[in-house]
Amino acid sequence: MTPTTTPARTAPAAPAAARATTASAASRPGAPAAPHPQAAAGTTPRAASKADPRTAAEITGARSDDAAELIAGARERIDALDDRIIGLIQERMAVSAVIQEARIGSGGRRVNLAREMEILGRYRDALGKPGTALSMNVLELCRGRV
Ligand SMILES: O=C(O)C(=O)C[C@]1(C(=O)O)C=C[C@@H](O)C=C1
Repeated sequence: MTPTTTPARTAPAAPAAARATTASAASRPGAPAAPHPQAAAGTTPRAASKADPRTAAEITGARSDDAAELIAGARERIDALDDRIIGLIQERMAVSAVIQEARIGSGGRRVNLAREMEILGRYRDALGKPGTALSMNVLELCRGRV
């Protein structure tokens, strides 16, 4: 770990906003899943839409229309969840930048290892070993590489 006096990072422009295609009712938390329009194409064997010529089976890897429909709906929910996760990480980056700027502005260091150990422990307790790796990536996003 190398202490540095470089300014705290600021959050980049929101990439999640760039793919804000999930404003449908089905993307709201708790809303029923809407099947992907192509994956839910019933018995149509090919070219479910002009935009994407793949069949529902090709899109989802399913071998039945029922499975394709379920997978398509679940994927919509996952996309909505990922959008929220990305948004929360960006929010966290902005809050972290405020902390780091205050500390650096007061003459302190960008990094606070004791606090990082607390955070690693929280993620590890909640998610196990992969949680530790996740927390390290989150921290790198928030304070840069040390
Ligand atoms: O809590 C702090 O003191 C912060 O600076 C925030 C934060 C974080 O993103 O959680 C970032 C850098 C520090 O090394 C520790 C934690």
